[in-house]
Amino acid sequence: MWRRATLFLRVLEPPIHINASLSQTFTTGFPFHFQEKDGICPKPLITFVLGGPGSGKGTQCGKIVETFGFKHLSAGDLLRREMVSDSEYGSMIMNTIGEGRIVPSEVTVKLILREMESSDNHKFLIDGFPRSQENRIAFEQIIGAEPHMVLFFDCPEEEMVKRVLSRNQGRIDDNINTIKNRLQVFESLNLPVIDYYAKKGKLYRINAVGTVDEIFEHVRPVFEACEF
Ligand SMILES: Nc1ncnc2c1ncn2[C@@H]1O[C@H](COP(=O)(O)OP(=O)(O)OP(=O)(O)O)[C@@H](O)[C@H]1O
Ligand SMILES: Nc1ccn([C@@H]2O[C@H](COP(=O)(O)O)[C@@H](O)[C@H]2O)c(=O)n1
Ligand SMILES: [Mg+2]
Repeated sequence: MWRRATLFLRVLEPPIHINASLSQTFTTGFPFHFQEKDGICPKPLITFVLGGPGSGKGTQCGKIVETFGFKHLSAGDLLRREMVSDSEYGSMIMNTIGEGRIVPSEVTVKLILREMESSDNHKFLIDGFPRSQENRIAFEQIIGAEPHMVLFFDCPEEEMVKRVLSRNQGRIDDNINTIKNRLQVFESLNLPVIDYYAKKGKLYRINAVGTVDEIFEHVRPVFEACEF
């Protein structure tokens, strides 16, 4: 099934054949340099994964990676990694995450770009991004691409709070005060992005209540039906 879908994309969007000796400098038409495989430089296939804090984005991304072979990029994980590195942005990121606010888009998009450029996979699941219209516009401007589809894990607040408070991964933002801010930020900044993609016909709303496996059974057909 997956192979057939891949072939179909090639008909719609022919891959770009490149000369191996040009591989270091050739760009795909996107502003970033993309790794080629077997002399073929496929266009990136981007799925954004959205949902409130604790809605299960990361958990479901793990299952999508296992089943459909995507590269998972969690914006939150990239920011946390940058935070504990020697980065000039480290303390700014820590304060922003600690307060449940959104890190300036340029920083987050550059971290995503770095991962995309160094990946030999062209299918990306970008989790927890875009969190705001500013994030979305920065991605379009810096990376020059749009998502093929957007998943939205729709989960009631009480369930999200319960999941976050029992996560136990030592995250500085998994406490009741920060969760309140994150929920507010989700409603005021992220819902408009979800609405934007719904109007573009790219949004797949997934009921995020149930067991992990039950939810994945709602996710699976979305990817199986995709023409890539
Ligand atoms: N369907 C589910 N039922 C119960 N617990 C779940 C379910 N899915 C995920 N969890 C648990 O809930 C917690 C939050 O899940 P996860 O980290 O995947 O959410 P997230 O949307 O990525 O959250 P965040 O935005 O805070 O990163 C984790 O401890 C995870 O194991
Ligand atoms: N696009 C983003 C994504 C995340 N952040 C910050 O990281 C925090 C944790 O994100 P998770 O996806 O792991 O929940 C989030 O609350 C923000 O502070 C961001 O700024 N921009
Ligand atoms: Mg997560």
